[in-house]
Amino acid sequence: MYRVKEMFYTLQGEGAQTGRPAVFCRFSKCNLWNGREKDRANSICSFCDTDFVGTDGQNGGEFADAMSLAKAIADLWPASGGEGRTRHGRVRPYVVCTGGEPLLQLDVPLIDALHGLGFEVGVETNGTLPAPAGVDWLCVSPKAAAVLAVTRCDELKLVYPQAQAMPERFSGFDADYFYLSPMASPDATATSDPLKWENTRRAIEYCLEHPQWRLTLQTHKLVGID
Ligand SMILES: C[S@@+](CC[C@H](N)C(=O)[O-])C[C@H]1O[C@@H](n2cnc3c(N)ncnc32)[C@H](O)[C@@H]1O
Ligand SMILES: Nc1nc2[nH]cc(C(=O)O)c2c(=O)[nH]1
Ligand code: SF4
Ligand SMILES: [Mg+2]
Repeated sequence: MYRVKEMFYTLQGEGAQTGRPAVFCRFSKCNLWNGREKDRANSICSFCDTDFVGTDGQNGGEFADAMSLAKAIADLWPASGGEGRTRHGRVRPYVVCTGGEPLLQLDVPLIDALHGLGFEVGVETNGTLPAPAGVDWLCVSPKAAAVLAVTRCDELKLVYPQAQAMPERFSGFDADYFYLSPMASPDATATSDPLKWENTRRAIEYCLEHPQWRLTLQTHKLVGID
């Protein structure tokens, strides 16, 4: 049984895949916060901008097995199927498994079912749980002092600044890309978030001084698409 908060088709807003059309599958539950506001301050992760409690969101629900969830995801990909080509070949449909913490639920049967339907599988994780085999794009976003279980990733996307998780701790990690993502206020969706702009200024400064790191912005919030 898989528990999903919501699913929707949008553009990946963050990181190296920014701008890429994708179905987002937001799994319920997280291991670093229970999702209740009263417990936020005392949780390992205290700045989360996402509601991942329950299954009551758009296209959310309980899915009895891997194939029924994979089919529900495929149903959200545009029917035309006109993905086109690049010099690398046919463009494949893309799903981003997020949450909550997707690695509490994502398993090999679901990845296999998604691959069987032609999907490339991306994951957004806090990195504290091992990743199943077969993930095509792994994004790890470390939180506070939480110890990482994942040992390599495609992109390390660090929310900045975090007193207990500054970039120096991760600069030796086995990743292809290193991003700083300015911390936004948990409840802000608009562009007028003073905390975010102050943190953006600081992130820019850090990247300019440490060119291993690149800036990424939550572009879906900037353009208001989800
Ligand atoms: C809601 S999390 C879900 C996936 C996973 N639990 C994780 O933390 O990576 C999705 C992404 O949003 C980022 N995020 C959460 N709250 C944020 C905030 N207030 N400002 C900027 N990014 C945030 C996370 O770091 C992560 O990269
Ligand atoms: N458009 C869009 N891009 C995203 N990239 C990561 C997100 C997430 O919440 O995991 C996210 C999200 O919630 N929306
Ligand atoms: S940002 Fe990720 S790790 Fe932190 S509470 Fe939200 S879902 Fe959990
Ligand atoms: Mg988000």
